[in-house]
Amino acid sequence: MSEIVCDRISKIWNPDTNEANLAIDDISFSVEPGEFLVIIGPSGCGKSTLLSMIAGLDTPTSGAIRFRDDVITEPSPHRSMIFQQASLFPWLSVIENVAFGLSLQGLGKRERQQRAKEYLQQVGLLKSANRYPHQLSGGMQQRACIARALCLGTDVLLMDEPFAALDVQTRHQMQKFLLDIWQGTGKTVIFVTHHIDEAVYLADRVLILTANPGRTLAMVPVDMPRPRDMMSKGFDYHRNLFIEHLRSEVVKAFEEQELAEMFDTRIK
Ligand SMILES: Nc1ncnc2c1ncn2[C@@H]1O[C@H](COP(=O)(O)OP(=O)(O)OP(=O)(O)O)[C@@H](O)[C@H]1O
Repeated sequence: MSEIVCDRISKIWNPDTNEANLAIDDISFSVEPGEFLVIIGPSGCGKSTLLSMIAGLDTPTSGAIRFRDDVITEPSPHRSMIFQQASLFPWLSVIENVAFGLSLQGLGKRERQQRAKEYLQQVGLLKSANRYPHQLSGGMQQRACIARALCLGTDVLLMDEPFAALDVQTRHQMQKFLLDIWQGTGKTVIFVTHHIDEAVYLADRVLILTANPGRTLAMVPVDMPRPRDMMSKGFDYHRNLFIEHLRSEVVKAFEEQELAEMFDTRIK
């Protein structure tokens, strides 16, 4: 059984208004348990919209998204979102942040602390357990968010440009760290990025979306052994393939906008 199935989903923001905006147009794909799917596409093509619908934070206007055969209608600890800016409570320590969701699951304090410590150990933050978020680097904050998601027993990590705000060195460390966590836990990951190299480095498959509205342009398997680096056989091939796809989309979107503006000016 697939972990996630998107079945002919479309999303119109602000329907029935003159602000109506078709963000996602008739997209279908599935993600297998333990798969690492990366989504790329031009700015504004609907990547975050798609991810937030898989999280259950928004609903499609038509079509359905299923998690293990159940239609997604609301958020669930099974699917955790991780954003570009780490979303930790600033007034709670790292361990309290990681353990926070467990109190909602009815676990006692001792068990919460124990569980949180296990996951802090896994992400290399045990020594920082009693620090506050502002005392951590950006990479450490993202690791705390990942620990919090894993601690809740999440099955699907939904990551929306999680490393975009990090410097190049930290970003690379975090990519390696994420692959270790992914390989060690067998979680399913859906990861949005603008960085082509990051997509080639991380993905089992890459879903490429068209410019607004987002449609499936291509679903490309990255059949390269791991661990990968930029010298790996096939790295340049995939990078060039993705760049070519994106370049033609960006040019098309730009030309369409110019045409629309020309048309607008003529009828004014
Ligand atoms: N909450 C919202 N209400 C109304 N429109 C929205 C909302 N969120 C996104 N949109 C619109 O949906 C379209 C897709 O936006 P989205 O943020 O999903 O794209 P994206 O591919 O993630 O962009 P980027 O790569 O720049 O982050 C855009 O036209 C955006 O203005």
